[in-house]
Amino acid sequence: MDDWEEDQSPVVSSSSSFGQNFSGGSGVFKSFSGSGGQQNGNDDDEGSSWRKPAENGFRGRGGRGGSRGRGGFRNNFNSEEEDRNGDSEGYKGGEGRGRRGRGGFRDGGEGDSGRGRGRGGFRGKDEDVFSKSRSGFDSTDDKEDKENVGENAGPKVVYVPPPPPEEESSIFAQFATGINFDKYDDILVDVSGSNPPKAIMTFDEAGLCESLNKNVVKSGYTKPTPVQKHGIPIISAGRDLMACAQTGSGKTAAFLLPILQRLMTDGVAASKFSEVQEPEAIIVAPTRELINQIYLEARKFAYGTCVRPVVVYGGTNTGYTIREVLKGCNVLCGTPGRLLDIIGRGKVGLSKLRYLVLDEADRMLDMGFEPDMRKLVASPGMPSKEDRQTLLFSATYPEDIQRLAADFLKVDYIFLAVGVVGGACSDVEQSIIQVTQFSKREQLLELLRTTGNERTMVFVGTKRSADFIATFLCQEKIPTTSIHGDREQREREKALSDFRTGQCPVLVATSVAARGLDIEHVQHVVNFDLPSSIDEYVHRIGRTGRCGNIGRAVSFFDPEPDTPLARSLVKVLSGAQQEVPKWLEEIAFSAHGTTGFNPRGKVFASTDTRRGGGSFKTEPAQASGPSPAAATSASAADDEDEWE
Ligand SMILES: Nc1ncnc2c1ncn2[C@@H]1O[C@H](COP(=O)(O)OP(=O)(O)OP(=O)(O)O)[C@@H](O)[C@H]1O
Repeated sequence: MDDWEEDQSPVVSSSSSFGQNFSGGSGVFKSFSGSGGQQNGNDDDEGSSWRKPAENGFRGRGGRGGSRGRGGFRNNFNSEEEDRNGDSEGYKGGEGRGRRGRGGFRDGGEGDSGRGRGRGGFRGKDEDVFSKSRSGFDSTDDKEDKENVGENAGPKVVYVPPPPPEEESSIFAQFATGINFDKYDDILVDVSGSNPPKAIMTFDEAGLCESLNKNVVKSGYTKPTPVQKHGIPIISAGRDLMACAQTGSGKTAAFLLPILQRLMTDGVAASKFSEVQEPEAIIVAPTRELINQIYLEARKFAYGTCVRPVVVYGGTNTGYTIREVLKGCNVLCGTPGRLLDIIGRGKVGLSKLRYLVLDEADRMLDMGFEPDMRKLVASPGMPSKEDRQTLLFSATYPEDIQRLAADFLKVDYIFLAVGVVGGACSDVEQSIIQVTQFSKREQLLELLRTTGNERTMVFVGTKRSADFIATFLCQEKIPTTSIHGDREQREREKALSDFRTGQCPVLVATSVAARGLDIEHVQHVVNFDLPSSIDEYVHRIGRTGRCGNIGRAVSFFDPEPDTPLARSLVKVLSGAQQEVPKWLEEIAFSAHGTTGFNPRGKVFASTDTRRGGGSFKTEPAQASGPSPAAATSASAADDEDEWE
């Protein structure tokens, strides 16, 4: 078993009566109540608070097995000797017998970046960032997912999530559009592929049936966003689609509405009595919270109709999941591991499947998830790509992933690019602050003191950093909660809920919360640790500035680990018309020399890869305004070079 696999201890949420569990391999560590520490909001109901992490702050109970060895914690809050890869001993002590011997948990406080720089390759023992991921995304979720559902996967997961809201007011709770919502209409749209259907301008033109239309109105949608204007008719026309549109611009409804419309037109009805459910649509997303959010959207749009969406994801009780599926299922939303498990158990058949949707498609097809996606499309009964409609959505599409995605799509799929592929949302004001590792914590504090109760997501590089920073902020009387892959599912959901309601206005998160999450009123994103990939950065800052609202993203740039990101950061900043600090340009310049580096020059050449000398011929049938690709075709080769 790989190191990282060992790190994924099962998430068990049955009986813990304490708050934050640190389950990093060597048993489960409790954080005990501390003296005078700010109660951690997400653990309120558990009667636990954060322990003051000074001195020997965290004390664990050792534990058995696991990978991290000697349980217990010793906290090296300010140690300068810490290993940036998280290999040295920080939290330690106890007597665990983990394979890694004496490592124990290490939390280096400010000294802990815990974030190796390479793409791929194991990045440190406690790395949150999944080693196999090209995107630097935390894929631990689904690993946990799989481990939890296996027959011999350790303690049984008994967590049953609370039922979704039944009152209409909650189901249709709206995310208010912001002042820049109408500016979406000015974004350049590029549609490539043969004979793309004509875009719609209004929801009326989408030809939605009455109940669906009613639900769209109740959701507060008055006009479609560009990805919906183009995506809905493309999907309704039965075409495969690879769609790229900026974060927060309504991709979810772009695929849900035409799918639900088709299912309603055809009058599907899920049978409650069947031992095997045969959904017409499967939607896959990389994290539990995101798939649950998509499910809630599907449920909202399908409200009062015969179409029944169901969600399945890891960290929850399998029996419960199966019972939910067997109540009837037309639209099955799932994380890959749990989905494959349910299919493997014969509870879900695929013979009626018409739609396969990969949300965060570039993530679903990168090295972390690609094998699962291949397994999914090779599952018994899965219609071939010619006999199903496959829809891929994301805000970022590295070109290699685009090429790979073609394996899942019909040859004549349509590529839809709203704005710059991989570009950041221009409603997010981005600033980059040069820091040293040891000043980050104080700077974060200062920042959060100026933002007051405004909702802020703080992204860090590792799970233990997330715990550590959350603890620190709680002690500083800033109500904070945290979400990461080592927290129990119940805790993760509670953390998100506390953040959504504003009970805890600060959420410290690993990359597990970087993609897709749509939380109203998030005004700030802080990259306490910058991610290793620029796509990850784009997704993280996209948690704010959604749906035409304005947001702010502040990133701490520590030249030591972050220099490799400088160049693409400059590109993203200038692509979103943001100010580029001189020092950052200089770092980018000196890091890569002068060849081909034109930081202020347009543009992201990443667009439909079929244009790049392949067999595909561009048919600019529907470019609203000049296409980003066409606009820069002369410099495309140069620009391509500028991508990492
Ligand atoms: N036409 C519309 N009118 C009003 N609000 C909308 C419309 N379309 C979507 N929204 C709202 O905008 C928000 C963002 O939508 P969504 O989560 O689908 O974005 P996304 O493009 O998938 O973002 P990400 O790339 O981060 O996953 C949601 O709250 C959604 O309900």
